[in-house]
Formats: sequence, structure tokens, C-alpha cells
Amino acid sequence: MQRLAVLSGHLRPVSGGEASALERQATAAPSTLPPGAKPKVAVLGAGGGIGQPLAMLFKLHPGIGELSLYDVVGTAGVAADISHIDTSVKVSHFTGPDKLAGALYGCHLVIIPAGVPRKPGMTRDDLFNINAGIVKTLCEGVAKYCPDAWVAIISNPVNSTVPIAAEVFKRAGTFNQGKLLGVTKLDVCRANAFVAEAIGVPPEQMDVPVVGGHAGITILPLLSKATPRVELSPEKAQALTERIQNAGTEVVEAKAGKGSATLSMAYAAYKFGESCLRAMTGAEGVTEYAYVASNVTQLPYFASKLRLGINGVEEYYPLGRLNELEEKNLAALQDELQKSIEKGVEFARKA
Ligand SMILES: NC(=O)C1=CN([C@@H]2O[C@H](COP(=O)(O)OP(=O)(O)OC[C@H]3O[C@@H](n4cnc5c(N)ncnc54)[C@H](O)[C@@H]3O)[C@@H](O)[C@H]2O)C=CC1
Ligand SMILES: O=C([O-])CC(=O)C(=O)O
Repeated sequence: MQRLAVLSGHLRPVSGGEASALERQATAAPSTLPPGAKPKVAVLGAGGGIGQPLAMLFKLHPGIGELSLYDVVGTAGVAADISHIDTSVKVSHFTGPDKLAGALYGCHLVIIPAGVPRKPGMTRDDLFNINAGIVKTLCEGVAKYCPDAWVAIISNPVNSTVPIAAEVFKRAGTFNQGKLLGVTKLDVCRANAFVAEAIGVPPEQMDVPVVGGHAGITILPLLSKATPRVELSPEKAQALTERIQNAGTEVVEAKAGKGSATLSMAYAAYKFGESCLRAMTGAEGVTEYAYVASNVTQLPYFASKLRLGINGVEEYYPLGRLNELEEKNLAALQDELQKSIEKGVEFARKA
């Protein structure tokens, strides 16, 4: 088919212009993977601090068929650059809203780091006014052009942008609870790194559950459930918890006005994307932490341990028994997380 030949069959980066005739007629392509086929992955916000290194990491992934780079600026340069890496992943690039259809057509996994990052003194919620609209518009495109795709949202405030995406998909009739995932993997990476450092084990061996949300006190590491087992006084556990909760701010302050975590976030998004790709191509026993629509607590969205399968989340693990400190911190996050969820839902319903 001509459309597929151009959008998916090229051997070099195609420009949005080349695809534009097709985009005018683009409708949703079936995004169920035939056995043995390699997924198409889109990065929306590919010109940015996270998008660029994430695009490079995906270009190295042998399981990806096509990598579609979308942004409102700068995708041609990123695509030209990474397309010189001698791996088989095809790279295509699309710039500007009228090219969104081409970027999304036939995608199996859409990762969204589009939007503005924090500067020192800001909270993630301070990004809401700009990023809420960006995520909403991009998800409207997903609903139209690749409604079956898995969608991983990085753009902050994640506690609100995931509910916004869900409302967009519900309105479009394409909502699939198991395929909409807020990326909280960086919190898990940080918890592993900090706890490993504190107890003197290699970070690669550390496994610290982090649940809740992705902002300040809503980030809840469950240190009592770490493996290997960690013996910490309540004071030390609280100090480590606070470091994990404030880790994003630590980077924002160190970058002193030049943005927030980009390289560690690209790594975390790559590892998370890798898990999604493994699960959607049939691997069993894939587990990840992500912020999703959930019944694990009374909050309608919550990050927790999930088992991923071919159709998205297949199992939501219960939190299990928490210690006194974790119970206290879980109680403390409820109000803020609930308000952030409501803010997102209200925005999407009004807009
Ligand atoms: N979930 C998490 O753990 C983390 C989330 N973040 C969030 O990720 C987002 C991106 O951060 P950075 O890459 O550092 O920012 P950045 O400013 O370097 O890049 C953002 C990119 O988004 C693009 N963009 C803006 N509007 C767009 C639109 N309508 N459509 C497509 N692309 C658009 C920009 O042109 C830019 O290239 C921020 O909201 C940040 O807070 C950052 C780190 C960790
Ligand atoms: O702190 C920020 O603004 C970016 C972010 O979400 C993180 O690094 O965890």
C-alpha cells in the first residue's frame, strides 16, 4: 500500500513534507503487532532535553522497526544526526501540528516528553498552565491516529497530565486503562541509586518500590520492601525518603535555570519503553512501576507495581503491609494527589 510504503517503508529520514499528502487522508492504522513485526515508536517532544537522548537510545534498540520523531521545532536535525548511527532502526521526523498525523500513524508506543521543564523555585504544578494544553492536544492526535497505541507520559505535572490524557481518550472513546502509563521510573532509579549508596551495595542489585505519584510528598518509596533488605532507623528512612522525593529539585537547582533532569530521565524512559516493548511483543513476567488509573488505593490514579502483558497492564500488585512511617507518608500524600488528579480532570472536561 502506497501510504504504508512511504510512512513506514523508507530507508532514510522522511520529512514531514514528503508525508503530508498522506497525512491529509491518514486515519488510524491497526496497531496490533503481527507476529515477528517490529514496533513503531514515536517520541513527541523529540527536539528537547529528554527527547534527544531518548531518541538516540531508541535508535540503538534492535527490537524497534521505526522511530518517529515529532516536535514543534528541531526534529530534522535530531533525525539527521541519529540516522548516521549504523543500526537498522528507521528514523522519520515530523515538525509542527500539521505533521502530527504522519508522526503517529501506525505507532505502537508513543512516549511524550513534550512541554516546559521547571526552573529553580518552581513546583511541577507550576508547569500545568502550559503543559496541560500540550498533552491534551497530543493525546487528541493519539486518539485519532493510533488509538490502540501504548502511551507513556513524561510531561509534568504527571499527577495531572495522566488524568488529562485519560479524559481525552474517554471523550474520544479510545480509553484503555492498561495502555496509559505515567512514567515514574526515574523515581525508582533514584531510589535504587540512593539506597544502594547508603547501604554500600551495587545499585544494579537494588530494587526499591516507589509508589504514589510524581511530585514531592506524593513520591512514596517503600524502603521496608527493598531488596536486598535494608535495615534503617526511622530517622534515616525518613531522610532517604525526603532525598528521593526532592531528587528532581536537586537536579533543577544544580542546573541553575537550564532545565531539569534530562539524561537520567532519558535513561529511565528508555528502560521503561524497553519493558513496554518486551511486553507488547509477548514477553512474560514483565513488571514495572507506573502512574496509572488504579484501584490499588482509594485514589483514582496511583503509581504502583504492575505486570505488563501483550495488551498493557495485566496485574496491579497490592501495596502489602507498610510500616508506620510509610503509612504516615501514604496518608500525607492523599490530599495533594487527589487535588492534582481533580485539576487535570477538570481541565480536560472544560477544555
Ligand atoms: N516524569 C518524569 O520523571 C520527568 C518529567 N520531566 C518533564 O518532561 C518535560 C520535558 O522536559 P525537557 O525535555 O527537559 O524539556 P525541553 O524544554 O528541553 O524539551 C521539551 C520539548 O518539547 C517540545 N514541545 C513544546 N511544545 C510542544 C508541542 N505542542 N508538541 C510537541 N513538542 C512540543 C519543545 O519544543 C522541546 O523540544 C517537562 O515537562 C519536564 O518537567 C522531566 C524529567 C523527569
Ligand atoms: O523535577 C522536575 O521538574 C523534573 C522531574 O519530574 C524529575 O526530575 O523528577
